[in-house]
Amino acid sequence: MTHRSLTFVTGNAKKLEELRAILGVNFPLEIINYKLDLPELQGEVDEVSVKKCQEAARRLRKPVLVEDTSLCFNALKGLPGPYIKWFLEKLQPEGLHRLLAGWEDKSAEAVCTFAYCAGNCDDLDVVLFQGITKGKIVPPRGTRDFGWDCVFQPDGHDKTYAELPKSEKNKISHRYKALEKLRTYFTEKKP
Ligand SMILES: O=c1nc[nH]c2c1ncn2[C@H]1C[C@H](O)[C@@H](COP(=O)(O)OP(=O)(O)OP(=O)(O)O)O1
Ligand SMILES: [Mg+2]
Repeated sequence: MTHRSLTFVTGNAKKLEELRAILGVNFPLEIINYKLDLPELQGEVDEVSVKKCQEAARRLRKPVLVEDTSLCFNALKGLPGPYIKWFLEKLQPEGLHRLLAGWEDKSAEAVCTFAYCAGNCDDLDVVLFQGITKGKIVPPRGTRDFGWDCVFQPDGHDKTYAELPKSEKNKISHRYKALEKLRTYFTEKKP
């Protein structure tokens, strides 16, 4: 039996940790990590993911998986969206909450988009798997070990992602929802 593998290209160790925890041991493909912070072109969420994936496939020339995470503020018509990394770096979590000071609407969507490319020669077709978790932006609470987790409070919970145990976040998160779609695709797909 051949064991197919899939290379997850990301510069973010926390994403890899969650992917491994969520997919668990029963996922049919072996996940290999390739640590690389790929360039990200501007555009809408899907576009950013597709281009990031094609760039990974061009560089590695084998089946690749990438992931792009957006945090979309409804009051700001979806911004910062795919640019959240730069907003977070400059403003810190406190500043993300302060961005919404002028708006009553604090609602937001965490969007995770996995992009897969089989990486065969010139065929750079990309398949997307997206998961969305709705919530609101609150003043920071909880651990600071992963991005904007401390300012995102998912709907139906009184804790931020950062206050929830990892195992709880991984049952409701944007990343979990996207990975369930990915799991279905690779589990049902014919060899
Ligand atoms: O579940 C999450 N909870 C909190 N923060 C998160 C989460 N997932 C991504 N993040 C942060 C990382 C980065 O500041 C931005 C997304 O940017 P994004 O380009 O997708 O991530 P990245 O550059 O760190 O890794 P990669 O090499 O896969 O592009 O949001
Ligand atoms: Mg990135």
